[in-house]
Amino acid sequence: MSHSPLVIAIDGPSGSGKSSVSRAVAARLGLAYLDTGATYRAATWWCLHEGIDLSDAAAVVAAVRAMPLAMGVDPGREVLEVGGADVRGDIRQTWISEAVSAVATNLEVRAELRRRQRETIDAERADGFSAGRGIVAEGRDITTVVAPDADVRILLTASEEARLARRARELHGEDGAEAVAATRDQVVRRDRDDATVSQFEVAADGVVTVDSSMLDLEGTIGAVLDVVTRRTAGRRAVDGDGDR
Ligand SMILES: Nc1ncnc2c1ncn2[C@@H]1O[C@H](COP(=O)(O)OP(=O)(O)O)[C@@H](O)[C@H]1O
Ligand SMILES: Nc1ccn([C@H]2C[C@H](O)[C@@H](COP(=O)(O)OP(=O)(O)O)O2)c(=O)n1
Repeated sequence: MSHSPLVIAIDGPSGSGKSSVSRAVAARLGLAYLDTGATYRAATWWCLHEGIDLSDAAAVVAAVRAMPLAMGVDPGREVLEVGGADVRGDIRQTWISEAVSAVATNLEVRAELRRRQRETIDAERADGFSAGRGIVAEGRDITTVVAPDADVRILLTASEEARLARRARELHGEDGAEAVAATRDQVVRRDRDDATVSQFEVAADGVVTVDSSMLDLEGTIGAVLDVVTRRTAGRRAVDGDGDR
C-alpha cells in the first residue's frame, strides 16, 4: 500500500518558533516549506505599495485577489516576490508587523490566501505521475482550517515571557526590559487581534502540543521530529518499513 507524501501542519503564536523550527524540520526531512504568515505579510506590503487604505475592507480584498505573488517552497532558499519586487526584507520590518493583523483579520482576504495556500500544499502532496515532496506548512490556522487532514498536526507554544524575549533578541539584539517593552505590541497585541479569527492558543482535537518555553532551538526541532516519528510510525509499518 502506498501513501501520498507527508504533510506536516504547525500552528502557534508569535515567537513560538514556528518559522525557524518548521524550516529546519522541512530541510532535515527533505520536504517543501510553506510560511503562510509570509503570504499575509506580502498581502499587507502589496496593499500599502498600491496606496490602499487598510481600513477600506473592500479595496483590500480587491487588491489581494489581484496580488501577483511568487513564492518558493525550498526551505534552503527563500523566494518571495510581489509584482517582481523581492519583498523578503520589507515584510519583516516593523511597519508591516504593525499593520498585518488589519489585513489578516479580513475574512475575504483569508479565503483568498487560504485558497492559494491549499494550492501550494496540494501540489506538494500530489502523488502518482506528479509526485510531490511533501510539505511542512506553518501559521495560525493550518492544523484547524487550511490542512486539518495533515498527517501530523502540531501546536507549537511557549510562554509569553519566552516569546517576548526571543523577539526582543531578534529585533534589538538583547532582551532587557526596554527591548521587551518595545516588542510587546508586535507579539501580545498582534496575537490578541489575530486570535479573533484563528484558534491557535489551545490545541484542537488530534493536535499535539509542543511547549518550547524551556527548550532551545535545537531541542525544539528535536521535539517536533519526535512527534513526526511517533505519528508516522503506523503509516511506515503499513508501508512495510516500520522497523528498518
Ligand atoms: N526554542 C527556541 N529557543 C530559543 N530561541 C528560539 C527558539 N525557537 C525560535 N527561536 C528564535 O526566536 C525567534 C523567533 O522565532 P520564529 O521562528 O520567527 O517564531 P515564529 O515564526 O513563531 O514567530 C527567532 O530569532 C528564532 O531563532
Ligand atoms: N495562517 C496564518 C498565518 C499568519 N497569519 C497572520 C497573523 C500574523 O499577525 C501575520 C504574520 O504571521 P507570521 O507567522 O509571519 O508572524 P510571526 O512569525 O508571529 O511574527 O499573519 C494568519 O492570520 N494566519
